[in-house]
Amino acid sequence: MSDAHSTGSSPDATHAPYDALLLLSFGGPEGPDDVVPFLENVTKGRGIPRERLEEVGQHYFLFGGVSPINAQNRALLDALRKDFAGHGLDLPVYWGNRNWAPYLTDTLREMTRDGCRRVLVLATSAYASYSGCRQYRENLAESLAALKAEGLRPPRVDKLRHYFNHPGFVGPVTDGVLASLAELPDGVRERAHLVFTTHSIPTAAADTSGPVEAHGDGGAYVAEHLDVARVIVEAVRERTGTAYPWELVYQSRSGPPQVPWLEPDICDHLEDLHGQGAPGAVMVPIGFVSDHMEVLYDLDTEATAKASELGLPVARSATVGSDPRFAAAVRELVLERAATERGQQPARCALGALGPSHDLCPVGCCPARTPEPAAAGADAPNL
Ligand SMILES: CC1=C(CCC(=O)O)c2cc3nc(cc4[nH]c(cc5[nH]c(cc1n2)c(C)c5CCC(=O)O)c(CCC(=O)O)c4C)C(CCC(=O)O)=C3C
Ligand SMILES: [Fe+2]
Repeated sequence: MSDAHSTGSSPDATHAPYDALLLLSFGGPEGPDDVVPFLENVTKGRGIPRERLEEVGQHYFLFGGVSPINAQNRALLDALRKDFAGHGLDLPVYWGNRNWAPYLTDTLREMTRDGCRRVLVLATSAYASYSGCRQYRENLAESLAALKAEGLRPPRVDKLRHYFNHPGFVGPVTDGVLASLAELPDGVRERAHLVFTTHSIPTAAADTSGPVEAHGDGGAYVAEHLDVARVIVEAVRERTGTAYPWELVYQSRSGPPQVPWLEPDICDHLEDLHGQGAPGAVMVPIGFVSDHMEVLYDLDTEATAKASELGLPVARSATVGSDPRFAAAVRELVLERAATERGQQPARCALGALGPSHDLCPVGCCPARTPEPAAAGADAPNL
């Protein structure tokens, strides 16, 4: 499948009309002095209680003030460049973040100066939702506006479709689950639960995620996570012969307690599993592309401590990170979108029941509490 697109036309033609790929991520602090300014960037105007910020700051200080997310993105950049070069795809890859250097506006300025006119964006979030999709589109719109105010003519930006159900995302996660099952002791493994986990978001944000008419309660955000969890459970069953019991749970809740967020929380869920007599669990962080603070602290530190207090054996499975299969998936998604923009109808690879997600978020998709301009959607000003 991975070579299906690269035969025929010359590499230059295959990525037209795009002249660059932009890896767009969250960003994270790289030392103790970065932590407070980073958290100020993240929470600007978002109404997160002071105590929650102090608590989250402590998570970073526990790891020397360094989030692993930037190193993970550097490794992903390397993997993408290696994969592109190995397949004759001559497309430069840039990197910019929402909340820390290299900042998105600076990267887009550099891209403008390098002559980029049409850019495809890979966000390090695989699902629909305000936080995982539209907020990145708002960041793009804001940066493009800032560059225009500087008198520059920035490129047009498009965003790759949600890739949670692409085989290049699902494959590495499935292998991670198999490796974690192997780590559990004999006698535990056979009846362990697969606990899929993702970032909790306000239920109001979940319910309005994606095209609203297409999904019920929980919106596209919950539907997409459930769909990919089913695909992974089935792939694990094919490989092990066991249909493991599984659940989708949530982590890393913030915001004021009176606002409802998606539940159950993973720590409460581990307690319930233990109460029901489950012998152990694999925590599968399907909501995250790489190991960052939500994985290192909320799962590997907090939830793992909770499990050991309960005497419940747990293992945490790997995120996709810079797996070469994910890099190959990004190449396929780039070629697919480029072909679509050239008016062709390329194959759109996806597993599960939902099928490939939309290329363009429809008007009103994943609305914000206060509407802001967003690039790269059907309502984008540059279309
Ligand atoms: C859906 C989702 C993803 C997954 C999609 C994606 O990856 O984009 C994600 C990723 C991340 N979230 C991250 C960090 C933080 N998120 C916060 C706050 C929030 N996240 C939210 C949602 C999500 N977040 C929400 C609804 C809030 C409430 C405030 C608001 O509506 O904005 C806060 C403030 C403190 C707190 O409240 O916890 C921090 C510090 C980091 C970096 C980690 C590192 O440094 O290694 C990453 C990758
Ligand atoms: Fe969206």
